[in-house]
Amino acid sequence: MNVAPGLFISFEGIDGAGKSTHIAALADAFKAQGRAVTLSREPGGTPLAEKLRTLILNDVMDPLTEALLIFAARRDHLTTVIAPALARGDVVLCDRFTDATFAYQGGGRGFDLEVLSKLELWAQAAQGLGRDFVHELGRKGAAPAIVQPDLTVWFDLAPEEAAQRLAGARVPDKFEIQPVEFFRRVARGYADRMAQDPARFARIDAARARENVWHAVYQVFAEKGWLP
Ligand SMILES: Nc1ncnc2c1ncn2[C@@H]1O[C@H](COP(=O)(O)OP(=O)(O)O)[C@@H](O)[C@H]1O
Ligand SMILES: Cc1cn([C@H]2C[C@H](O)[C@@H](COP(=O)(O)OP(=O)(O)O)O2)c(=O)[nH]c1=O
Repeated sequence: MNVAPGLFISFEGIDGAGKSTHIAALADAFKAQGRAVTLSREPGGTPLAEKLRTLILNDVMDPLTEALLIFAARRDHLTTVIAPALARGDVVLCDRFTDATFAYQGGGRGFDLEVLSKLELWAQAAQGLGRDFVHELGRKGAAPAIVQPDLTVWFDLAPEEAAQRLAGARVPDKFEIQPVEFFRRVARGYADRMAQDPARFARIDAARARENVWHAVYQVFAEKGWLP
């Protein structure tokens, strides 16, 4: 049995909020503590899910098709990467997870939240993820029916500021070309998700200089006793 239980941490926020900047630094901080780290992202994280990512980020499709592909990618990611990593006791740092679906497809696109909740129950069912994994989940308390991150770090930034940061930084995908109003709805989607499960979330004010944001992020992990 592993000494420390696996940790599943997701990072969320509108495009350009500054997530990617801090995920690699957190990985280094955990490795410095002797923890094995699995870095991943959604949509993606497996060969199949990365193929689906290319479709999701580039092809025009109806909202249900988009949601189904996102959850299909998520199930593959969960079964082949996340659950085995957590069963080994790894720290899994994932650039986006299901809150992004509620924020972008639910908030941004206005897709039916009840349908998303049903897909979440199916795609994230702990059943079928293996005995080692269910045992590992059980070490943290009663094993839940569905897999959710232990912590979700939400980088909260005004859409206008995120757009300014992204201007010229990279070639925009299907979501990044959306107008500011879309990202206002995405941000409201994140706020609604946090309101439903506040204990899982840490909201970071991302409108500050990079080193101040890093300090705030690190503080969250230190307060949980996960980093010194
Ligand atoms: N605190 C900050 N202040 C100003 N610019 C930032 C800050 N954090 C990140 N950036 C820059 O903003 C852009 C988007 O950051 P990135 O980490 O890629 O965001 P995300 O992964 O959330 O889309 C990058 O060009 C990055 O260098
Ligand atoms: C995980 C997920 C991402 N997305 C969108 C948000 C982002 O615009 C895009 C890819 O996210 P991301 O990897 O953060 O983009 P980048 O590599 O450009 O930093 O996919 C959804 O719409 N729904 C989802 O469930």
